[in-house]
Amino acid sequence: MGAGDGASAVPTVIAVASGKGGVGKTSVSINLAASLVNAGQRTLLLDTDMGLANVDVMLGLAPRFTLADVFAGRCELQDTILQGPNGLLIVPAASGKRHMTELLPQQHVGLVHAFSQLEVPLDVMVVDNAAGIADGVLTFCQAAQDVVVVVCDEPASVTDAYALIKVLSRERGVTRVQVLANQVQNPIEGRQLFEKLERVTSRFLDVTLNYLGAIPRDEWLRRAIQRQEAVVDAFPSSPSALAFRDIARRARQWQSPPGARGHVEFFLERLVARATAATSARSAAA
Ligand SMILES: Nc1ncnc2c1ncn2[C@@H]1O[C@H](COP(=O)(O)OP(=O)(O)OP(=O)(O)O)[C@@H](O)[C@H]1O
Repeated sequence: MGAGDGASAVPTVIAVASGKGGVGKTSVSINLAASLVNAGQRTLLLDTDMGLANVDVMLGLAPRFTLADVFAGRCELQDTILQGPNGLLIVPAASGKRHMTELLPQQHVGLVHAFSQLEVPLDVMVVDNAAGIADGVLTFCQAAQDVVVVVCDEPASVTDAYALIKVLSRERGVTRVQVLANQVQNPIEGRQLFEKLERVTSRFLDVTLNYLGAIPRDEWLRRAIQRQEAVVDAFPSSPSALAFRDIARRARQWQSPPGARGHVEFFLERLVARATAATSARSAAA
């Protein structure tokens, strides 16, 4: 993860996805991002769910511009950035814009590249994806260094998570996925969910699953949503807040997988530009 060493550092990008909707993906994105900010990481939360955007609603923010305005040419990406709790930066999507869910593949890639040009010092970016396995979800997951797949104890959640991991692995070259069990009754349930998913993926797919942990089903999290706050800020000693802090701590220790996966990687251009600059500086000094 970015070492907090200035604007030139290349941020780590974590994509949060789920396959099935309603499992708690946005709650996970918000609370993971908020925990990272609280741990001193300069963090940006990107909402890419154009159909049902709700990061801004869940945090009680009133965006002036959204990603929809960027695509319509009404503003630059930089103009959409909102200040959230404790300095968390947020790029909101646009709620209820049905046509925005049907962005062209090159527009998704364009957005990934636009982030590489962003002159905002960041250590980490968390990308909250739409449910499902649409092209945009796959592109944003492919472009991230790590993908967190959120599952809960429902058959459809596990089968849809498998379907997502399958296309990410077979079509997008993703080799490592972090699994987060949400709304569990106890830690054993979380572990069992992971094992269920791992049994099928290890048989049929060439992808490594890591168990990131579990977030308990927690009434405090619902109350935090009603207050339009992250549970880690509203109720920091609640069971879900403690679990989110633990998961953020573990996420900060991830090492980026070696090598870029392809032409769509968030901040890759910055990385390449830095490497080129370093090479030219060395040859000038020689
Ligand atoms: N750990 C939890 N404990 C209790 N309730 C939870 C938990 N996680 C999520 N929920 C409940 O599930 C609802 C859906 O959560 P959230 O909006 O984060 O899901 P989502 O997967 O992002 O949904 P969508 O696919 O519609 O964007 C929340 O409003 C909340 O009531």
